[in-house]
Amino acid sequence: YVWPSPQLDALESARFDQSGFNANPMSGFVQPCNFFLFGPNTGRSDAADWIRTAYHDMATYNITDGTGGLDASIRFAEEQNRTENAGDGFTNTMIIVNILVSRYISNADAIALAALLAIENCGGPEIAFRGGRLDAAEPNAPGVPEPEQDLDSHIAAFARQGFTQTEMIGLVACGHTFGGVQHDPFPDIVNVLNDTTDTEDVAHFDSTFLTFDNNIAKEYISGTTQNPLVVGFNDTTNSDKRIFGSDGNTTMLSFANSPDVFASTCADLFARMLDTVPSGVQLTDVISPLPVKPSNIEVIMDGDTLQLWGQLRLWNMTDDPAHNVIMLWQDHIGGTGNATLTFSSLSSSTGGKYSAAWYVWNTTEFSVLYLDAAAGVKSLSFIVDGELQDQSGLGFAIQDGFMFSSTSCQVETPFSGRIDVAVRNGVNPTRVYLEQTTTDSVGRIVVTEIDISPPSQPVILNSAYSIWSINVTDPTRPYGIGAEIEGVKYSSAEVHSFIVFPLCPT
Ligand code: HEM
Repeated sequence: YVWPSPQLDALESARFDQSGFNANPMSGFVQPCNFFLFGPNTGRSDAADWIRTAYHDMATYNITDGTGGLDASIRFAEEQNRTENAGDGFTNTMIIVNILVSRYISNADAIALAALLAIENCGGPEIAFRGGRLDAAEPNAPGVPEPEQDLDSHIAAFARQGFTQTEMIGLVACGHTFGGVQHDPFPDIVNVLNDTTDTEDVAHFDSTFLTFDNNIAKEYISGTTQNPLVVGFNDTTNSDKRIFGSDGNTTMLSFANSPDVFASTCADLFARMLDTVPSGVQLTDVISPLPVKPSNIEVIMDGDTLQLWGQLRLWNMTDDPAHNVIMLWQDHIGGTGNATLTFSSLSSSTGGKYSAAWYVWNTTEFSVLYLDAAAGVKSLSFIVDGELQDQSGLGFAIQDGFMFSSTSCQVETPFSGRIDVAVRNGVNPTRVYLEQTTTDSVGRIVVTEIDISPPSQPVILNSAYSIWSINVTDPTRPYGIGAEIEGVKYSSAEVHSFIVFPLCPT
């Protein structure tokens, strides 16, 4: 895709900046893979919770009428209270995935990303990721398989979800390479274990329950498995035994014989599981990492100076001091400028399979470039080790038609603030507004627009910009800025609450 695209930029970062500089904050909850936010030595892991949550959210899908699927309906108490969703893994997961939810990343995308991060960071294969899932407004019809059901109902349930019998065997084995069954929600399957390293009495599905590998199949085939759904004391709930054996062990044998076959089968099945969404939801293409990506770009007007903040990410590059990275910018009056960028930090992805090098505009801690306000900035391009990177001639467009002005300020009594928006003369927006991101009564993100009236008299800021102002009263609310220019809506990348601004001059 072409940068900038606010939604794809956000999804791409959440999916690929997994560890290190600018990392997705969620990764820290599955690194190391035995991490469990709700206490150590419980036998549990966030990773297992997240993968189970994605499956249970998806498992309501009905391929015939297109209802259900991965739409974050699992966040509703009504779904969590069903016996098919026994256990606290879903509440646990929703508490954490909420960190990722934004106007560009729905709860459902966050659930899918969480499962992907868990799998990729804990030994699993790379998963093709699409974004664009929408959050359900209400619970879906029940439909998650339960261990005491017979094989025919499981085959039927997976068929309803869009998976064949062979794919059912695969998906269950892929999921059950993580975690296990807890005594508390499943006392008829697991007894109290009296193990101080497993205080929630979890009987694990395989000996390497924290990571992805084919031991779930190897131990099953070799007859050494302790899987509580295969060799459990109650044969009625031995659903993995019935499912794994349902094709004469052909599929499980192929998994036991080849870690690669297991990993590639799971990569496909997990991706399909995450992409199972209600009909009408249009997912994006599979998101690939941008080779050269400006990140956290913000423009702020400070008097006569336009501040351009940000960093540059170079994909698949390591910290090699020989790299020569130059940023070029084009202004509105035919001028260009350039700066040599400085290496800052590394990040990595997919369990260390990929790394990225981050560059900053200058050597100071804050990566900011000071530009002439009148000239402004139209677009960026980069020369990396002598090669021009400009998105095939398009450049990396920078929007400097409207932005926060540093004249924005706060008033002590009554506690309130004034947000000043610098609007470039000649841009002539039909509307300029604050954007406020909140949630509706069912937890879906909504963006509210609060129009800023055009000033009755132009308020000159500098030779190229005028100020539009609005008073705001809630200090807890971060606001972004939006503008409609020639029928197209643009949003500022940055959001600010007025408390970051200095006191208004009296
Ligand atoms: C017939 C189908 C399935 C049945 C009957 C089933 C049953 C169960 C049961 C009873 C548990 C224990 C939950 C707990 O104690 O909290 C469990 C855990 C788990 N299941 Fe399944 N499952 C099925 C399919 C799947 C699939 C398709 C996946 C994912 C692809 C999956 C992923 C998981 C994971 C990761 C856990 C571990 C959770 C943890 O340790 O916190 N399951 N499953």
